[in-house]
Amino acid sequence: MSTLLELANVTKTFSVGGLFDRSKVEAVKGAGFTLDDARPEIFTIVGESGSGKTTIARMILGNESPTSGTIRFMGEDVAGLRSRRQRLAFMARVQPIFQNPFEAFNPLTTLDYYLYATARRFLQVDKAEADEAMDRALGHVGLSLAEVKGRYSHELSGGQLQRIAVARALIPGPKLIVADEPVSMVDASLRMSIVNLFRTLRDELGVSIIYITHDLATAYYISDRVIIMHRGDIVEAGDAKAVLDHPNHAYSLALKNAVLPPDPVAARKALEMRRSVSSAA
Ligand SMILES: Nc1ncnc2c1ncn2[C@@H]1O[C@H](COP(=O)(O)OP(=O)(O)OP(=O)(O)O)[C@@H](O)[C@H]1O
Repeated sequence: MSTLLELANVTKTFSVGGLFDRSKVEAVKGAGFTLDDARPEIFTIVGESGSGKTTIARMILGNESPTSGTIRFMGEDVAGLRSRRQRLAFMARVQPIFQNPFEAFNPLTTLDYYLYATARRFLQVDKAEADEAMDRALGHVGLSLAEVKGRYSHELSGGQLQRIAVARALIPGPKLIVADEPVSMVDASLRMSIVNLFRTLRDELGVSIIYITHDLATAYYISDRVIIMHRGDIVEAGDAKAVLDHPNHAYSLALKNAVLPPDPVAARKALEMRRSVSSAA
């Protein structure tokens, strides 16, 4: 098996407070998992606020270094990528999608400009080739350059903007997309269409997705594998349906009971039973 991404015993500790009340926050404690290059997948990190999800994402993206342990992308230590050329090559392969598409795009800049800047930065192409790359990337998210050209972020919905953010991420031809809470600012009615896009990217482009969320409903629907984080620890990991259907850890169970919608078949049966009891009374 060739490894796309490997986290080995990764820890991140932050020092917080002032000179006299300094303390340490262990944001991530000994995290480990591997993504296989030959088997693109949607790998989901679930956990409540403060459990360490974003810290893991930032370390995978190379925006934060582990305190200990290593993160390797295609065999290379991410923390060791120093030169501009190495960083650029890595960033082309590992692209982020952020939570808030309204913040990701400056309201005074047209959206196609962002796409163009990304194409120029990573592909070193001329205007015509950049347009082609932009149109192709937009095509993967159900849009076209003609639809997006000259538009500003305030003219579009959160869902449309997040599609454009996905298209922007696709331009350099990534192998991995790290999407940190990508649907939490999107209307509930559009969330599934965004996570469905991830499935298309996995199946049609062979892109792996690290999907970070506290939304168990989309996690259950879309994920191949899942890890559940609690206070910096990975408390559960494995096949998504197996973990989310039959959680072992008390925290995962509490999370599932609190968030997952009830089983509709069981709910209907319970309702019918209640009706038959009250009509018999
Ligand atoms: N730069 C930092 N300095 C100090 N503490 C930090 C820093 N970044 C994160 N933390 C702390 O690390 C812990 C994990 O934070 P993290 O943002 O990774 O959690 P999360 O699961 O992504 O939460 P959320 O869903 O709210 O984004 C929290 O206690 C947080 O306060």
